[in-house]
Amino acid sequence: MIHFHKISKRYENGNDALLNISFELDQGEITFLTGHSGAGKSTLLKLIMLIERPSGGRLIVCDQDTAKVGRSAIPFYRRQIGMVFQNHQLLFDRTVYDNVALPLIIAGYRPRETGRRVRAALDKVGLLDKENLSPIALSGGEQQRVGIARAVVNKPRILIADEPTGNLDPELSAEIMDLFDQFSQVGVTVLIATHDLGLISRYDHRLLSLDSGQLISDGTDSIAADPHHQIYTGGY
Ligand SMILES: Nc1ncnc2c1ncn2[C@@H]1O[C@H](COP(=O)(O)OP(=O)(O)OP(=O)(O)O)[C@@H](O)[C@H]1O
Repeated sequence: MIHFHKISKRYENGNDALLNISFELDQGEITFLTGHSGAGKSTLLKLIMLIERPSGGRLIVCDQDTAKVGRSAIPFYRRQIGMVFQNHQLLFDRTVYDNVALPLIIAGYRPRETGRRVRAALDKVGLLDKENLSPIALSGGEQQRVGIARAVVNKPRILIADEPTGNLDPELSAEIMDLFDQFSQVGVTVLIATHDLGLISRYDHRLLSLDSGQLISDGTDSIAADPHHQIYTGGY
């Protein structure tokens, strides 16, 4: 679903943020991404979102060579990816419903289909009864669940979360992780960037660790074991 093949990223000022990174995430896999501040986590997520482009290597997402996704195709490309942020990035002058509906409105869905999908997403995160409230009236954990509903309302194939439990206590973090597990079980590939070693240790998920732009460990050693890797690398 996501294949980094010898990816490097050097910013214009000469900063090497990622160095020769290779790994592959399968459909429905749930993976943590960790590393010190400045290790390259955000850069890696930005490459998947096509907010930044690699300086070298090949990045395949949902069977698409991202180098071939031109600027005008980026909005369509991004519909395959849901994004969850630490600070939720919700609009407090809109209702919960409106916040979750936003990606569908941008994508041009009709009101009836929008309503159906928004309510399905809110039901999934247990917030159907809060649709008319402002997010400001919700707890931190509930706000994060609104953010998750908004991220999945488009039925993305990939869910990327950047410090999704940063402000939450362990109990609420577990609720958020349960939701991610449910999405992975229906085939969504989930990548969670986090500094939270406590969170990582409570789960048995694959762990990618970055250090100064290098991938220093991959919890499953799946790069060597994965037969697809041979197929992809053969042609590059
Ligand atoms: N736009 C940019 N221009 C130049 N250098 C950048 C840019 N963005 C990030 N960097 C540099 O790239 C390296 C990796 O940064 P990145 O933000 O990816 O790390 P991170 O692991 O996400 O850190 P944090 O956990 O603090 O968010 C750092 O040295 C950073 O200073």
